Amino acid sequence: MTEHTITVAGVAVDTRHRIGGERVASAETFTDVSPIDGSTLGEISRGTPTEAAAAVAAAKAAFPGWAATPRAERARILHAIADGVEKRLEELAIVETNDNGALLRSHRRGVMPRVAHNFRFFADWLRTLDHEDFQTRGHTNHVSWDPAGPCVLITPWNAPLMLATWKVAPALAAGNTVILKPAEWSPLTASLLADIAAEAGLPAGVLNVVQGYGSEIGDALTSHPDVRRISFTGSVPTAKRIAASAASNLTPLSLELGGKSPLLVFADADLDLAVDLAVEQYDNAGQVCLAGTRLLVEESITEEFTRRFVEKATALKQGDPRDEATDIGPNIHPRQLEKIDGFVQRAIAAGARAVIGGHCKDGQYYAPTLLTDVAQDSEIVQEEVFGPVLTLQTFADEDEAVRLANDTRFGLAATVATGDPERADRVTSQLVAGTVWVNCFFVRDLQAPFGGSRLSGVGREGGTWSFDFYCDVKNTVTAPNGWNNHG
Ligand SMILES: NC(=O)C1=CN([C@@H]2O[C@H](COP(=O)(O)OP(=O)(O)OC[C@H]3O[C@@H](n4cnc5c(N)ncnc54)[C@H](O)[C@@H]3O)[C@@H](O)[C@H]2O)C=CC1
Ligand SMILES: O=C(O)/C=C/C=C(\O)C(=O)O
Repeated sequence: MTEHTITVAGVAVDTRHRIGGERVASAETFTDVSPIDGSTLGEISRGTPTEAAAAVAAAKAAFPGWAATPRAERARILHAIADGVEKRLEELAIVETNDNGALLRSHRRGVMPRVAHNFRFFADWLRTLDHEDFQTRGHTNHVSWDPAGPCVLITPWNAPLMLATWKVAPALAAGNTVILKPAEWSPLTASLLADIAAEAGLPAGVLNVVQGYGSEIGDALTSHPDVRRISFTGSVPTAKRIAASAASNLTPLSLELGGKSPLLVFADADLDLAVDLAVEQYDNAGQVCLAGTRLLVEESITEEFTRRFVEKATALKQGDPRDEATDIGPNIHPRQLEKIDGFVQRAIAAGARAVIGGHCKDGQYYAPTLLTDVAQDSEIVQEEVFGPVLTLQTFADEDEAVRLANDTRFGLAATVATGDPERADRVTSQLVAGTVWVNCFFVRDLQAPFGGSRLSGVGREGGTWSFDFYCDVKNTVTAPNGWNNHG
């Protein structure tokens, strides 16, 4: 324990950056507050461009060694990190819940196991990278996935460790070194991950963690000429700033951004299932990029759908996310809460009706809200709220459903509830979305492409898409008679 260690629910967390294998403190700190009750968790090192440059330098220095490490050894270390995550699963879960307010039961049973899985999956995927060579007029083509170099990974607060590790794991597996910049509202599990990685034998400088405000250290990271890849999950305005900054070196970017996804409920759907799917959109207090926040319901069933939805949604238990019985926890920050309420109050002022919710509860808890009487071109239908706020619109037929579904600037996900497989085919083929679910939601497989169209992002993550992004993919063509082509 040092003066830089805080204790969160009994778990010690180092509040300093991790750069080149060392803990490094900044002169200044920022305060990390728990959304559960507004209590201060600790003072966290507040990075400056100096620490950002040091982290890139450390990643650059460590790159040749890690890139040259045989794949099998890289995979072994990634599995050891997964072992470490599993060993400390309970600690990671409790720290994350205190830091970002998401449900402890979800962290224990779903999220943290997925963190470990992220490392195992990408370690194992390395084995699939070797493709058969192929011939062109007797010449041999050999495709290889060469590591690209230092990667800057900038991550959000809604699923901090989960979203960080599905970038960190493929970047490391591919032989790159990393500078991870966690969100300032939930920085703690990134620090624990740095410890776990070091204990697992990851060499110094391969995974660096720099904390702080994006507005203060972001540019120093994203405009750095030694950075070879930038991967970001977060908001559209920040993505545009990062893209502008990366443009100075044409650094390749992967952007996973917001959404305003539709959930289409046709009259032929299993209504109980459709209602379950709709209520599920309040998960993580609505702070999920994939959430189907626009309920589009066929006119003939709207009344019954709404009745059942209200019955189910009002039975959700909102409260302390550490309580096993809680279904919805707090929103991350007073600023986020203010933003959510601003959207809702402007919608109501413009004529929307709150069927349920429409207000804050105690502290940082926003009541699950359903708004009807909303216009298609209104702010509440077009902009990402990132809180437990759904809108309900009706449609007369399939064409109108598809038109409404596609009529936003986003294209991350869509969910379709229907009992007719042919309708499912027709509708899904017309939807603009990176992921479409039929009669299900949030079924995720790391080998599937994940990302969005339009303003929802650039590129895809997952399986082969992650490796293609984090590697310099190379084709080597060798002449038929090898070295003595002219001989
Ligand atoms: N797609 C998603 O999963 C997420 C979407 N959002 C959306 O963004 C809205 C605002 O949330 P914020 O926390 O402000 O998101 P944000 O996009 O500003 O923050 C995400 C990350 O970007 C970093 N960042 C901020 N400015 C930066 C810069 N100039 N250069 C480099 N990094 C920078 C932050 O420090 C954080 O680590 C939310 O209401 C929601 O609509 C937020 C988080 C996740
Ligand atoms: O858990 C997943 O597979 C995807 C989660 C994505 C988000 O929660 C997000 O980026 O908001």
